[in-house]
Amino acid sequence: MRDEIKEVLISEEEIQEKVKELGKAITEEYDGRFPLVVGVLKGAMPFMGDLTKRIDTHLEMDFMDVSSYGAGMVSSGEVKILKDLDTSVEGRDVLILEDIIDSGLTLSYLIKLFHYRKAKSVKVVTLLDKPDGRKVDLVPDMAGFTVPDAFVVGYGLDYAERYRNLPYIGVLKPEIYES
Ligand SMILES: O=P(O)(O)OC[C@H]1O[C@H](OP(=O)(O)OP(=O)(O)O)[C@H](O)[C@@H]1O
Ligand code: HPA
Ligand SMILES: [Mg+2]
Repeated sequence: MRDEIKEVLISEEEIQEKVKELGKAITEEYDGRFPLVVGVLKGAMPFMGDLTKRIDTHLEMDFMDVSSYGAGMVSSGEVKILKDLDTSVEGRDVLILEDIIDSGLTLSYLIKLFHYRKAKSVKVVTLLDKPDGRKVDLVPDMAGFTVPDAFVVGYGLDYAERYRNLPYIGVLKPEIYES
């Protein structure tokens, strides 16, 4: 798999160091509040697994499966709910975990939905922020790294469902998606 990657943008060590920092900041902010931590499937899965182990306060985990990219590299603009939460967000401090914010369409949809469902607060933590991809105004409450306007894979991020299991973030060689 490694020979399909043009460049490693963020190493496994850098990710793990950042995850520790984010976990500490989240612990300070939510200590004693029992937040509902919502992972956005499938991309947020590795980040959520690592990050929640670094949050030292009680929390509840739930998952939402939404998709707007399908097998492609461009957002369709239409966010589809494939699996909804099991938990009610009413009156809860909701903390959404994402692998990446690109166009911002997925998250702006979820934030509106959780406010509509009467969450007490809604905040967003993303591992990667790609501000040059934005189609809607959206600034995460916490972000691990800013990435350039390239299609990135690894640590949850896929191209046509592959590469999610890479432990680092990389850029694919163009021949992989041009073939
Ligand atoms: O800011 P946006 O342009 O909306 O892009 C970000 C979203 O796109 C990806 O999910 P995708 O819809 O590909 O589903 P996946 O997590 O199952 O890969 C990614 O995991 C984010 O959820
Ligand atoms: N890579 C993988 N999935 C994505 C990206 C990306 O750069 N942006 C939005 N979903
Ligand atoms: Mg995807």
